[in-house]
Amino acid sequence: MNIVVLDAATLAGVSLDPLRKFGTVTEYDTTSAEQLMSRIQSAEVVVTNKVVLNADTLSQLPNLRLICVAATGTNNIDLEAARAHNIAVTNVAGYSTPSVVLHTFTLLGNLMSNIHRYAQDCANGAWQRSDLFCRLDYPIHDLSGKRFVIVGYGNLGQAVAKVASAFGAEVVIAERPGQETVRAERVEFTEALRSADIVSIHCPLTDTTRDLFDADTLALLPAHAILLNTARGGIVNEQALADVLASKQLLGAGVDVLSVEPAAADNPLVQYQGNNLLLTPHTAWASQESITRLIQGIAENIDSFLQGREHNRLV
Ligand SMILES: NC(=O)C1=CN([C@@H]2O[C@H](COP(=O)(O)OP(=O)(O)OC[C@H]3O[C@@H](n4cnc5c(N)ncnc54)[C@H](O)[C@@H]3O)[C@@H](O)[C@H]2O)C=CC1
Ligand SMILES: O=C(O)C(=O)CO
Repeated sequence: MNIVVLDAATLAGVSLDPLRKFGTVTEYDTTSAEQLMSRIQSAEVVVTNKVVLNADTLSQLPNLRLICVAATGTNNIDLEAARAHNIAVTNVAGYSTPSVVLHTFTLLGNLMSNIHRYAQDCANGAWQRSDLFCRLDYPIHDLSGKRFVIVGYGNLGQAVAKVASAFGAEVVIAERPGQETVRAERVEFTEALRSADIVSIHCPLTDTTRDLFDADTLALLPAHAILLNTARGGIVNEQALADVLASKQLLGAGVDVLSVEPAAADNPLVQYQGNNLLLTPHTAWASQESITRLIQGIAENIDSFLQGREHNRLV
């Protein structure tokens, strides 16, 4: 089989050997929109982490049998177009759970204890000049006893909820927005947000979740709340978030994902200067262990596809 890997550089040098038993593997570190068609014209399997495969592209690939998304989120693939052209699509569910959970609580812990600001003060000499044994310039908060709202209660939402509970937080699972019937053990979306101390987003980016956290939704959050988005850019409106952070209508935000990646220089969250925002460059997933599991997962997906099994199949 002819297997083409479009953005191998995202796999950070971990060997693609597990894929080689299925055929010839052609690796490209990165692939631009202009380079895409010529590279996948004769591919039977395409492996992509974030290169976009849209309806127009998928309509021109008669040889393509399988798209292996080298990620959990699949918003870069037009799944309907893939279905229409009889192209199977797989993702890898759960490969990055330990890494995303650690990243989520690292963002939160920094924001709640102002670690980034205290560390800066050690580096710039403020502690050395201090009269006290410690410095207490910035407030520090406990996670224990806080209301921790999860939006998107799948693999990652459930894993984050477990750790939040272990910290002594009260976990609240938000019902999907706009749902008239609220399922057992869930709280209506706007009610959950109004009483939140922390909101952590773990749903996919879809037409329904795009701009889910716009100015109106963000206005529901109490001013002492912290918002975490390790899911996808586009779920939180970036200008609206920058505005509530600047006006102190929100205590803080931890953001790992933006609507356009790599970040655009004029992105409102890149431009934002306040220290109540922690922005990371889409690294929540990227532990070495996750990447090893990811490549193994892709190999299992190809194997399952060839055996006619539906493992990790979205289409
Ligand atoms: N920043 C990073 O490095 C990473 C980000 N992700 C993102 O995290 C997302 C979630 O991953 P998993 O938990 O593994 O996926 P999952 O499919 O197990 O869980 C997603 C959950 O969101 C729920 N959901 C869907 N639409 C919703 C809506 N409108 N409102 C509320 N909930 C909704 C689903 O019912 C499901 O329970 C992925 O789609 C991906 O975009 C995943 C891995 C790494
Ligand atoms: O797995 C995912 O969905 C990621 O965003 C990492 O590429």
